[in-house]
Formats: sequence, structure tokens, C-alpha cells
Amino acid sequence: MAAQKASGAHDLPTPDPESPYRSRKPYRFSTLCATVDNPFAKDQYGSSSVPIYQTATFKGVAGEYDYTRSGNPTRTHLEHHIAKISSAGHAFAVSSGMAALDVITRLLKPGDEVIAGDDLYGGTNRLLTYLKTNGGVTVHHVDTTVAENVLPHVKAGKTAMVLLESPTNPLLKIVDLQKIAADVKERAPDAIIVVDNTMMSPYCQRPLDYGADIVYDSATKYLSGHHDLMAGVIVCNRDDLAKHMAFIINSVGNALTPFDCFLLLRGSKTLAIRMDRQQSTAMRVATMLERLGFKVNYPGLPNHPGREVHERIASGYGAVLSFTTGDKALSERIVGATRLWGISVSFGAVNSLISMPCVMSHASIDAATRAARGLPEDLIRLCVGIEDPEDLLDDLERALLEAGAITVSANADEHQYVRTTLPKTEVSISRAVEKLAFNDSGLTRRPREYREWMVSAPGKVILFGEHAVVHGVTAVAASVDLRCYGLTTPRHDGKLSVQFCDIENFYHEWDINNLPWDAVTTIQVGQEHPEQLDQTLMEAISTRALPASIDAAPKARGAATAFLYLYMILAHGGERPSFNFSARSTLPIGAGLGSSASFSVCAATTLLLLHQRISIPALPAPTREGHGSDPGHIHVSHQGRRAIPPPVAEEVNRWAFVAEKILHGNPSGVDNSVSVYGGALAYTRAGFGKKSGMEPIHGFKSLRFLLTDSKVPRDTKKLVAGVSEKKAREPEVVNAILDGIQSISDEARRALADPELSREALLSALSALIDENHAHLVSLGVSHASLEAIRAKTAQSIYKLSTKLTGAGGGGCAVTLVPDDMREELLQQLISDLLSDNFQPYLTSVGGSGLGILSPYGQDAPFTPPETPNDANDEAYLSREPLRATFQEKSVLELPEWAESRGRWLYV
Ligand SMILES: Nc1ncnc2c1ncn2[C@@H]1O[C@H](COP(=O)(O)OP(=O)(O)OP(=O)(O)O)[C@@H](O)[C@H]1O
Ligand SMILES: C[C@@](O)(CCO)CC(=O)[O-]
Repeated sequence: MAAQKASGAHDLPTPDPESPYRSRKPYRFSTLCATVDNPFAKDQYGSSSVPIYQTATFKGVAGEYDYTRSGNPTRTHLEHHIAKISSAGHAFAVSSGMAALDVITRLLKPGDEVIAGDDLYGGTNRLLTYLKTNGGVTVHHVDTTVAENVLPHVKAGKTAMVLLESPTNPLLKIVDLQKIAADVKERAPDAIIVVDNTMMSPYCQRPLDYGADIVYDSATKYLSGHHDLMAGVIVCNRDDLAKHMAFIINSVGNALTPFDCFLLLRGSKTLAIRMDRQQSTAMRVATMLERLGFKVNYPGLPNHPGREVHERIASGYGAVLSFTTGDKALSERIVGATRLWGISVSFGAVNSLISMPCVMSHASIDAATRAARGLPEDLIRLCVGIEDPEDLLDDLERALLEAGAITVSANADEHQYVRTTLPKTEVSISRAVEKLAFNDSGLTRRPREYREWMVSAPGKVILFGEHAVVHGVTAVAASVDLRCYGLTTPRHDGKLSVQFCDIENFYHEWDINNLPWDAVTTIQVGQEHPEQLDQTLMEAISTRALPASIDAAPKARGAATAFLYLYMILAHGGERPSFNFSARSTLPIGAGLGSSASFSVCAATTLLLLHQRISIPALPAPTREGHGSDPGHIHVSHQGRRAIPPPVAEEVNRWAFVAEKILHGNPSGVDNSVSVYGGALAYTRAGFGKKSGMEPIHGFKSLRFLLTDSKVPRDTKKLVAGVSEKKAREPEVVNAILDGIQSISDEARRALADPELSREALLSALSALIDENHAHLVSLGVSHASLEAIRAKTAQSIYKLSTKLTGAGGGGCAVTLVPDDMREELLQQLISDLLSDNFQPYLTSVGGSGLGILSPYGQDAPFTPPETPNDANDEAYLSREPLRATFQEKSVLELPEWAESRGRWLYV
């Protein structure tokens, strides 16, 4: 590898003056970018675009190139070009930004000391930690945004390298590269000043001009601009360093491949024009967010604390900015609600990106270190692309509105958005959530309320995408009007009990103090449960809390484990409420209609209420006095809809998902989400590199479905695990099926959202998609003879209906789309046909309400009779019939109506 010495690179390719009278100025940056000619390596055919020399070796012994690891003409062209646009003597192209840093840090020896910023890119941090542990290098992390902080660590003969980055990522703090370089050189002239210039690119900042010895860029970002390659570039002027680095690159073998060199060269031609657009839009985005009242970090804003220094060392502000919202969950909602801004790590591409650094690019830094370095958990980073600025602003504004971060100003003459009032911006996240959970009463706990809490949540039918949704495919699902009900009744004897009416009326009680509390690591209010279950607690519940007899009742075992796990991990502040939890369902249990999710939602809701982690809003107080027939205050009831606020629904959904993990192993979260939110959803789980989240689907409610329970028992956990094993064994086969199912879900959503599609065309499209989806599920191995029998029956020529399995399959339920014009007698005939084959059909409507909580306000007496004597023998306590007694007595058919008549239900 020859260090690319671009002699006279600063002037290239400015030609010599034509005459002493008509001298030509040096070309400006965008001209340099667009012209890639290298006068020292003319193409033999005069090709306008540099060819890709896709070869590993070169013939002969006397040529300039022999082996591509050491040198390749496409790379030579690229390196010449990078040197030219960076006004550098030498440039190298390697396989990634981290590879560039690896080459640079290989200049260090054991015993050397490095001074580095404390707000560096997570990957840089990881490499430095590795060097500390394995390379005998001492690293001092200092806040380089205050130049004076660096000096105390500079030791002549010891400090070998100073690693700087400005602006920092993602907080956009400014580091005075010029001053630090000068100060360090004065004390330790041999120290190498290295600058990561990725956030700026050579267009906006040229640290070699300000005393840096080596500058590197992750060229994956602005230099290439299209997120279609990984590359790193290193530039320097010192021949000794260049020689050393050329040696390292050749030895290590991490030089950039010819094809990627070609792509990078191509991308870099448009660097200036892209940056111009990106920066100007970034300024507009930053200004809009600041105007809305968010704390925005962008060096282009007039009040940015480092603006003056930045303007001295740079000629642009870049296109990355960040802002905080005061609430991590709110930030997550905003990120999830954008459409045009892609959720992704990295930056610098032509398309705009949004991310939460603490959970994405900087997740490799542990939470404590992030907190110590002042990296807010609610920080959102925006990387602005070249889309139309109006579209980007609209999309962001819409997402802020949808997430509840802004609202329409009540006072404005015209519509104007203002920031929703939040706890003080700098308030810690747990405090913000705690305030929310305690109904704005600060940190004061409410006195214990001896109320009965009744909740209910629906089951679901998955129309498209079951199983595939576990692996990142979008599922289309809706709530059904069959529900699970949960009821808590207070006890006064220090015991906790559960009664599962549908599982052979299983009942068990525990002495709360005898539960294995030593095995619990409480999740504090405001914190989220980690991705994995706490195996210590699971083990302790299994071996020390569950009765041995439960082994004979696996369904009860699962439900009791989930309930106890949540009860214990949610207990906080020394409070361990004593009560009975009863569950009853109108859903078939374990048949694929989401019985476990609706049970999980009921259990999570009651436990969050009893542990005082959520509360339901109090009845609105009148805003003015009533007179005569004027109530004074208008209350729009919406039949209870939207009475449970979104943060409460989100918190329930998170914990219901934890219970689902206990019952299901690896759930996607679709079942519990439908159960909480109701309606119909397109659901995509997070973690598969594409946009995750849920979108409501309209046009679903009017469809009619027949659900048929095959009555063949099966185990969702095993079926889900079986598909994962198949995927590991035959990835190509399964991935092709997953792609097929994704197209089906996409197609169904498009059809449902198309107002111009005739009803007939919609139903026939959905029928065809049902058959197609079922065929994929058969290939995944999750169908069953009983399901095929139901399909065959419904497909008979007199019915001609399309049916697929729904849920996990292996037995359980099938779903049949019932056309609008199907005659009632024919439908009844089908139902009795199915019944005579010993199947259980349910004709149900879909898309109804999600989680419901029976409002405790208006419960005439708050006290209900406990199982065990209460010291308070008050009248109210004795006179009232507990809900629990009737709850257990009602038949499944009577239960919904009876529950509904108990009082005002509040729904999500
Ligand atoms: N009403 C209930 N009372 C107690 N536990 C229940 C109740 N409903 C469901 N469960 C728990 O959920 C388990 C059933 O979960 P499973 O995933 O097998 O079925 P499902 O949720 O109906 O199907 P799918 O997940 O495919 O929709 C039961 O074994 C039990 O542990
Ligand atoms: C089989 C599955 O896709 C649906 C179960 O109702 C599992 C899941 O998504 O959790």
C-alpha cells in the first residue's frame, strides 16, 4: 500500500493560470467534489467514471499493483480524491469508521496515555475500553468541551494521543479543537492529535488546518451519503504517520474493497450539494422544535453555548440535532409516530432518521455511565436528509401531536401548536412517571383503598400474520367480543389468593410474608422490566411458592406463576397488599383467541392498581356552579371510551407483555396490545430493523367472522418454539414464507384502507389472502387435521367460504370470513354442521373496546366484606354484597351483561 501522496493536493485540479492577466482562482469545494480526475493516474480509455478494478491480484512483477490488500487503482483514485477535498497530503480508505480508529490506535504502545472526550460515540468508547483492558494503554476521559480540562492530564513523553470529536454526538457539544491542539502541542509536542470529523465531513470542518495530526471520518455517513456501504477514511499531512498507517493497513488487511471504493467515490461527488440541503433543513427543524418549547441541541441555534467556538473552527452546522421531551415514554411515542423519519442508528444519508441514542447507538455504554455523562434517557436524535423540508416538518409535527407532546393552543386566533405541559424538563424520568402514576399527587402515596377492582379485556383474532409476527412480520389482528374479567377483593389477613374459575375453579392462597421475597429485585416506579424474565424469581416461585399439587394443573401453574411474578416484582415501598384475585373468561382457554393475553392484561391492570403504580383519572370537577337544570359542567361520556389515558394503557401493556412472556415463552406482543387497545391493529414488533409499532386499521369492524374452536388442545409456547427451530434449521425456506406473509398483511391493509374498493372486491380479496396465509402456515407446520377438516367443511360448494387457522394453530381455532350476503339459514346450517362434527363455532363481532376498568367512584360503600374478619365492623362494610360472590355465580352467558350493569366502565 502506498500512502497516497497527493503532492500539491491543495491546488488540484486548478489549472495553471492561463496568462498573468487572467489568473484563475482555486476551485471551490463543490467543484473539487464533483471532479475526480487524478492527473497522476490517467485512465487508459479516458473513462469518465473511475472503473472498478474488481481483482485480487495483478499480473507481472514490475507493475504498480500486485495484490489488492496492498493497493488497487480504484482505491488509489478514491484516496487521491479524499486527500484533495480534505486539503490533505495523504488519505487512506478502510473498511469502516471503526476500522479507521483501529488503524490509528495501533500507533499506540503499552504504557501510552490517551486523553479522550467523555461524550464520544459508543463504538469509540468500546474500542478504548478494550485497549485499556488488553493493550496496557491508560485512557483519561475528560469533558473536552471545557478546553482547560485537558491540560492537567497532559504529560510530556507520556501522552501519546488526544482523541477529540466536535460537535459531540448526540449532545452536539462543541470542543475547541484549535485551542486544545495548541495547548497539548506546547506541553507534549509528540502527542498525536486525532479528530473524528464524521459529524461535520470535510465540507464543514477541516481540523488539519487547526493543528490536528490525523483526521478520520466514518465515510458510511456524509461522505458516501446513501447508507449503502461501510467505509472509513483517514487523512493526515505528516509523512511519518502516513507511512506507519500504510504499513498497518497493509498488515491488517482492512483496506476498502474496490467496489465500495467506487461507491464512495460516486457518493462523495454530491457531498457539498447534499450537505447544503441537509444543513438548511436541520436549521428549520431545530428552530421549529425550539419554538415549540423543547430543549434543542444544535450548534446553529443562536443560543447554543458553543456557537462562537464552532463558527471559528467550522463553516457549517451539520445536519444532526437532538432534543429532550422530559419523559422517556413520550420520546418513544414520538419516535414511533413518525413516518418519514426512519428509525435507525447512524446518520448522514440522504434520507432522514430518528433515534433514541440511549436505546440504540449508545446502548453499548452502560446506563450508569450514560447518566454520569449527562446523556438523557429521553433524548431524541434527528438526522436530517434531503427530503422536501416541508414534508419533514409536517411529519415531525404530526408525530409530536400524535404522541401528545404538543397540542393546539387554546388561545390562538388561528391554529397554533404549543408544547403540552409536562413536569419540569429536567425532572428525572422516574419522578415524571411516578407523578403520573400517583395522579399528580407528587410522591405521596394514597391511603390504601379497600375497594373491589373489576377489570376486563378482550381476546383477539389474528386475521393475518400469526407466528410470522414473532419474527418481525406485520400482523393484522382485531379484538373479539369475548372477554376475560378480573376482580380483586380485599383481604385483611396478610394473605394473597387466586381463583381461576375457568381452570377447574383452581384456588390457592399464600401467606404474603412467606413468599420468596429474598429472590426479588423490585422494578422501581418509572423503570421498565428488562427484556428477559428474572430467572432467579421464576425459579424461586416455581420451587418455593407454588404448591406441589399444581404440577397436575399446568394451565393453573402458568397463570399462578405469571400472577405471583408480577405481584412480587411490582411490590414497592414496603407495601404488600392483601387481596383475592379471581379470573373468569367468556373465551375458550388456550384455543388461539388470546385467552392468555386477556388474562395477562386483567392481572397486570389489577396489580398495577393495587400497587398504586397507575391510577384512573378522578371524575372531572365542575368548572362552574350548576343552577336549576343547568348541570354547570358538561361531561362528554363517549360511553367510557378514551377514559383511560394513553400512559396508563402503555404501562399496562408493558406489564401484560411480561406476563405473556411467562405464559408464551417468546410472544410478539400482538395479543396483549390488541387486548389493551381494542379495535383492529397492524402490529410489527421491534428489533427487526424496520419500523415497529402499531397502526389502527379501520374498516375491520364491519366484517363478520365465524370462529370455530376445534377443541383440540395445544400449547402456544411449544408451537412458537417449533417455528423458531424450523427457522434456525431451514432459514431460507422460512424467510421466504415470512416474506410471503408480510406481503399478505401489506396487501390486506392496502385493501382495507382503500375507500374506492367495492365491498365485494374487498371481501373477495380478503378471502383469497386468507387461503394464501393458511397455506404458508401449513408450510410452517402449525396446522392440524382438525383445522383442515374445518377448512374443508367451510369450503364445500354450498358455502364456498375461506378459512384459516388463527393464533398459534396446532388445534385451537379457525377463522372464517362471512360474506355480507350470506343467507342467515345457510349460516345457521354451517354452524349446526360444525357442531355436529363436535366443533364449537362462535359468531362474534370484532373491533370492540380494549381494556376496561369499572369505575370505583360511585361504589356506594368503598369497603367490601373481607374473607377474614375486619376490625372495622362498620355498617357500610356489613351491608354490602361483595361483587365477588355474584361474579363467581353468574353463567358465562350472563357475565358480560351483569358486569356491564355494575356501573360506569372506563375504556382505553
Ligand atoms: N381465564 C383464565 N384464567 C386463568 N388463566 C388463564 C385464563 N385464560 C388464559 N389463562 C392462561 O393462559 C394459558 C393459555 O394460553 P395459550 O397461549 O395456550 O392460549 P391462548 O392465549 O388462548 O392462545 P393464543 O396465544 O394462540 O391466542 C392458560 O394455560 C392459562 O395459563
Ligand atoms: C403464534 C402467535 O403469533 C400468536 C398467538 O396468538 C404468537 C405471538 O405472536 O405471540
